[in-house]
Amino acid sequence: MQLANPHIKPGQEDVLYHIALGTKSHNLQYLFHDVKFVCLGGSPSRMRQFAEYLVSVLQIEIPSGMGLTNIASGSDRYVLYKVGPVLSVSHGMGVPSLSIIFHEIVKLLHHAGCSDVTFFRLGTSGGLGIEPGSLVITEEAVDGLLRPYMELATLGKLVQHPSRLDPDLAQELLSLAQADPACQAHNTYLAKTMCTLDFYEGQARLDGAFCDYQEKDKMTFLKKVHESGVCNIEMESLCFASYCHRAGIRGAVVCVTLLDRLKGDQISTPHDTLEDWQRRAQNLVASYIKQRLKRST
Ligand SMILES: O=P(O)(O)O[C@@H]1C[C@H](O)[C@@H](CO)O1
Ligand SMILES: O=c1cc[nH]c(=O)[nH]1
Repeated sequence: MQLANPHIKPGQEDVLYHIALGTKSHNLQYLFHDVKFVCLGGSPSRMRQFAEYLVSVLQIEIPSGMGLTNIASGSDRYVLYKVGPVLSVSHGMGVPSLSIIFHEIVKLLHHAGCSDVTFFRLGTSGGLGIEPGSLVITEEAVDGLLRPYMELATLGKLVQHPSRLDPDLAQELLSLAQADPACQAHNTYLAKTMCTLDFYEGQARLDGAFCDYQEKDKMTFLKKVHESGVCNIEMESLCFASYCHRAGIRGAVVCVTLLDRLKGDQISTPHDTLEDWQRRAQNLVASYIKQRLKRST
């Protein structure tokens, strides 16, 4: 894992502040040299649950009495679990939060001497014109203006970073979902994902604390977005995709849809059902990882 940053020099201390790790305080190579997959998702408890699930799917031995340890517990910003060659990491909500953890995980992998690492975002989203509980594998991430790049204000100028994802990885995941009986209870789509800076007005909701538009304006916008090929809306794919592209990392975004935004704004499905749906993305990515590890042994 190479860094596209000449300011980070070998031998100099590098502090990964938000995950409470560092090159002087920890032997990163010893701890992380074997990492081949990084799975990111918004919620700390979802990523712990995913780590627990991986322990059973990949049949990883955890030393008795140890349990799974949150390696980033020295900071209360994110959680980080290691299950064999997989990291399960929370990224919080929205692009700024994902951006910070992405930088620090890429630096961690660089200092650890890792190579050929694949990244996944396992998320939730609002669907457009598809039944709730469906999975969407992102073909292309676009911003709230339907542009396929992340615009970042850097040194007082807007810099555009293309949000390209690996088409082969997305296709492999789709084929796996289509072949897997566990995935046949729901639909899986390969489509564009719109990434917004906000959950309420950014996603054309009428139920925020503020709203200066009407139902018909909302529907005109959402229909236009849907007609452009977007099947779901969330808040991190643009940054995830553009950083994967910048770092030369194979990456995929797999999100479950919690509702159909053409039919409403509120997520009123019972919590247990939402948890079941969230496991759909986890099952698909865990099956993919299991298959890849099997192929490499
Ligand atoms: O990974 P998660 O499920 O947190 O992602 C989506 C996008 C926002 O972060 C959040 C909004 O509810 O859910
Ligand atoms: O509608 C939704 C649901 C989950 N996450 C989002 O960003 N939007």
